[in-house]
Amino acid sequence: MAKSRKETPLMTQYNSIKAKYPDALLLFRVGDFYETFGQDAVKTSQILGIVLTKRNNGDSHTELAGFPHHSLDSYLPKLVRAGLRVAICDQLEDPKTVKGIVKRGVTELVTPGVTFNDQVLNSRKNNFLLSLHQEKGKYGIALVDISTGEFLVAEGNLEKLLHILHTFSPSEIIHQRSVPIPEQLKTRSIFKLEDWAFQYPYAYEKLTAHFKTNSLKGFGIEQFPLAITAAGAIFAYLVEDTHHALLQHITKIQLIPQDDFLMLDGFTLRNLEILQPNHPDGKSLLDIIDKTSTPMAARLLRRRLILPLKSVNEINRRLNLVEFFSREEELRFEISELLKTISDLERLIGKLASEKISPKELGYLRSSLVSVQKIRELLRPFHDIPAWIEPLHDLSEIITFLQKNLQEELPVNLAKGNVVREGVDDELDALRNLQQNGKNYLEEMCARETERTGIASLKIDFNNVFGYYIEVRNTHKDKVPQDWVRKQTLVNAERYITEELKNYETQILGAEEKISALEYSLYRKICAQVLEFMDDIQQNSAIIAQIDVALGFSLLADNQGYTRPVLNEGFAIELQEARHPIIENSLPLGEKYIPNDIFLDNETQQILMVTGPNMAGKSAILRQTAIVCLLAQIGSFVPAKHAEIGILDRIFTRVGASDNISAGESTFMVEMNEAANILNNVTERSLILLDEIGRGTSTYDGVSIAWAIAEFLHGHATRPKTLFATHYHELNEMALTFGRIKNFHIAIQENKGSVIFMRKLLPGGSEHSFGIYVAKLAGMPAKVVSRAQEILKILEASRSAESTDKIKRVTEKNLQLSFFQLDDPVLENIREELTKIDINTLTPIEALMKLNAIKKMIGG
Ligand SMILES: Nc1ncnc2c1ncn2[C@@H]1O[C@H](COP(=O)(O)OP(=O)(O)OP(=O)(O)O)[C@@H](O)[C@H]1O
Repeated sequence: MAKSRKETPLMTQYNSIKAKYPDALLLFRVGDFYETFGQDAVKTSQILGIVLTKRNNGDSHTELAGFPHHSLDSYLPKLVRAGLRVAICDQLEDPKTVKGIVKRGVTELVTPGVTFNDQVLNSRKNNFLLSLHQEKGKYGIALVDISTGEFLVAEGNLEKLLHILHTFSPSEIIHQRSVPIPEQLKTRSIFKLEDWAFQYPYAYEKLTAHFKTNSLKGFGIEQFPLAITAAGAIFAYLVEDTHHALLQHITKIQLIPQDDFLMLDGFTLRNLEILQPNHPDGKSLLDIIDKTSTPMAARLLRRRLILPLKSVNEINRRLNLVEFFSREEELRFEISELLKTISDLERLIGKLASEKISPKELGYLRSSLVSVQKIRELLRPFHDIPAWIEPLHDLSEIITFLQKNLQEELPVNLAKGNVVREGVDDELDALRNLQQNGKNYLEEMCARETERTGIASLKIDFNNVFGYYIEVRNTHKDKVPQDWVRKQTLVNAERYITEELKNYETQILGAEEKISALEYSLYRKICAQVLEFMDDIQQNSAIIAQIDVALGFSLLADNQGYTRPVLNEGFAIELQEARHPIIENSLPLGEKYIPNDIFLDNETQQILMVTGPNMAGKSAILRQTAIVCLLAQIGSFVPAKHAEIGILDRIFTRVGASDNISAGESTFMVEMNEAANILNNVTERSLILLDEIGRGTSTYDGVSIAWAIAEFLHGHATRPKTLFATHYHELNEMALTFGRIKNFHIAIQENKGSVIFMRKLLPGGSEHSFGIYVAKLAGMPAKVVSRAQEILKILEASRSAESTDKIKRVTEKNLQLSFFQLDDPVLENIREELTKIDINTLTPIEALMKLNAIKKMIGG
């Protein structure tokens, strides 16, 4: 048995609290410091770069690392960003009033997905906590951003779950301890909750109690029990585990609709560089199009970008607003100046509700509301606006209230005081008066007493031992009046106190404490009053975000020459002079992006087989087509001279041999997995980009797979629109046989062994890849380049023209490969039977009987 060890009482208290938070790093308040012990101390010192020391603990030692309590704001984010959950343990009593050990307890658990801390949060990004509940292969999902109050739920299969993961990128996931978590989620920050947190009745009760409703019908989620269960676990986690009980800013729970959005999978998001560039110094699509001023709008834009709409009407409502701002330039200028003065209303309300708002922040809320009010006034004369967005609420009442109650300049720290305005509270005014006028009062008293006693050298002063006193030099001792009480005798002087001075002292010394207690309670009252307007402020914040996004889009359109797209319910994509928004912004000075036209539909031109030399711009064409459609469906103008787009419901992109070594899978395997996923999920409104699919294996395998995929997509009942970039010129043969496959190439000009890239997409296939030329451009040794040219010549000569002919023959055969060409004798009989039938005289009954006879022939 281990020898029992002696601990100090402080460490015993520490250990008992730490035992309740084994997964968290415990910041233990001791006096003016937050201390960490043992393994927590080792981690803390490494992450924060602070000194690791040892502390005596009874008959042993433990590691210790600590920092002053006022450094919490700067150190906490570093710990949380390092992926740690941090429990903040505070002193729950005033040490001065307690004998022995102070009572301590955890007052907040900050985790990657649950925080209000501005240093941990990114203002242009939501910070979601995802709760996952699973039953029989179905998932209930709930997401909360506690900093903004957004609360979303969904229910569905694994694909839906993965889509939500890619879309909302939660910082933390909670799930039921006893249920295994899907493989795809394992790399995330995960916290396991006990089974009781994932019970439907508990969840239902918690949610209805929070929203003060009888049922969840009003939120449209009643029929999603798994989602409700997941949402209930969020409450358990927030309230029980992380001590966030003040959640009144979460005012609704919203269903993420199943079918309202264009689906973009994780690969497509990455490949099109929608949120993140593929190179560290590159730009994402979001970087290019984000011209918003407010953090709420930045977050809304991000959300819209990954959840593009499918409703033509909804998209047009958004486009109308963009067009409106492009038309009304003067108004746009005035509003955009005001938007710059609006703070993060959504997060300020979150802080207000959770009682974490500082006076300075409340001041920001006030000035933001003033700007919102001005925008409201500016928009009022425009009668079209209400058809596109909800009108802004009138908040003049709460603005006036805040102006009347709060000082102009406000401190960060409430304890600094001077938060509440004069005239709000009589007692506060009197106390402040006393504090400020104390000096005058003493001077006045001093003058009065001098006159009364005739002691010219009389002075009034203060020390910490005796408080206020009147000092009289010994020479004037005899003039001291009866009512003065002697306090102290010095060598040359005597010190006295009077009734009046004593009263003054009690008042002035208590005033400071009273002022701060009064200000504290008045501040809480002011906050509570603002909270009464929470719904309207939250709604205004959401409307401002929409205005800001639309206004930003109109600025973008004007700066970059974008035009309003035409959306329709058809199946064609017709783009004139379309451009790639990211590439056109990253070209070297003086180089111009060359626009291109694209036409795709389900009837005549379903698959474009795009060939062209390396570096010609094939990928650019593919991606710009998808990006233009995507921008149109989020309600933005687009980089094209004209765009008509039949609504898309999915964009798939796959790039051959994308490097995925870090995931430990064969690159080719990944490529095939992803291609298989496309083939199994296409719809008639899908747009598919296949960029050199098949190149991850040998040429023959690659050509065969690429050919078979193109053939499959062409033959698929949904006829998904596809852009196929390839170096396999053999694929150009397909257009001869498959009517909706069209060949295009990207033009180049050859001039005495060098190549000029024209960047123009033209009809017809191309002959060469110019890979060797590109290798030469890249600085490959001349010897290697010339040898490669020799080998290419030999290979091209030996590549029998027969091979492509063969594919053609097989294809043609496949196409005609019908019932009647099979050699089976039974089928031969059927053929005979069928040819004997005279359709013109056959009655329906006879037809049925014939069919039955034929069925019998094949044993049916
Ligand atoms: N239309 C265009 N106008 C101007 N520059 C362009 C255009 N298209 C592409 N480029 C430039 O050419 C570069 C190469 O384009 P891209 O990657 O699309 O070529 P690719 O044909 O797919 O090449 P590879 O076959 O080697 O993958 C781009 O990074 C861009 O700088």
